[in-house]
Amino acid sequence: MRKLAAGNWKMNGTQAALAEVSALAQANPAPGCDVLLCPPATLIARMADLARGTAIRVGGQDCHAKASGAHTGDISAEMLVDSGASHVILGHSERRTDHGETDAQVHAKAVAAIKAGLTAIICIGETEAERDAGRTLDVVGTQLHGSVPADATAAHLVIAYEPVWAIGTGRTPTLAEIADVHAFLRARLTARIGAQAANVPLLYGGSVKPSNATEIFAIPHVDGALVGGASLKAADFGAIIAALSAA
Ligand SMILES: O=C(CO)COP(=O)(O)O
Repeated sequence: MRKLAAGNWKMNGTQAALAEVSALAQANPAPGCDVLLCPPATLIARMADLARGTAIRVGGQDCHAKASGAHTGDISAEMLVDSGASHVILGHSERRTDHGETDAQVHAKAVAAIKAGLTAIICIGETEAERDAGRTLDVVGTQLHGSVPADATAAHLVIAYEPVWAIGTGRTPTLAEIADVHAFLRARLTARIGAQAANVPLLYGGSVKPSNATEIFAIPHVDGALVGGASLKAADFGAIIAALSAA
């Protein structure tokens, strides 16, 4: 399958930050993997304009489950498509924490996103307390089962495993721990959506940097990364793209 380097800008970036997109496109005219940037909603349309004709694709960081209506402050999947987005991140741990999003809500958003033609990047991951209690596989298995629509097709689905305690902390699981979780997720995804699970990219996320990307991308069933802080600068994200292309 095609590998995916995805950047999540979170709540970072104003128009000035769009210079990084042009720099990234120039430095990586023909990357050996898919490249996606998910900026704040305010930048999606401008970024999509800038990225047209390059290898960079643009995604949202959330969408509402409904197509339109009285939902102040929300954005629908159709609106993301209209802005030039091809993907949307759903169920990121920051949304699960800040906005109380449940697996059922993430599932409903994923159904809406896929119906609108987007690829849903569904995020799952355990907290540090859950890992310490030996519940990692339980937790991510339950999240996966509850969040992923059973009829999702490989063309419109990406799973991102992001241990909550590894996000923005500079800490990561061991390579063996990531390997265990990704092998488990491939099996659970096969139970959920069938044989095409083999073609769904499984991304690792949480403190991915140029310095650790190569060893993480060598792990079986790691098909790319969802990158936060290191996706904000073209030089750092470009190095991660190069590591994935070489994997
Ligand atoms: O949450 C993340 C991506 O969605 C990971 O963030 P960091 O790469 O900054 O740890």
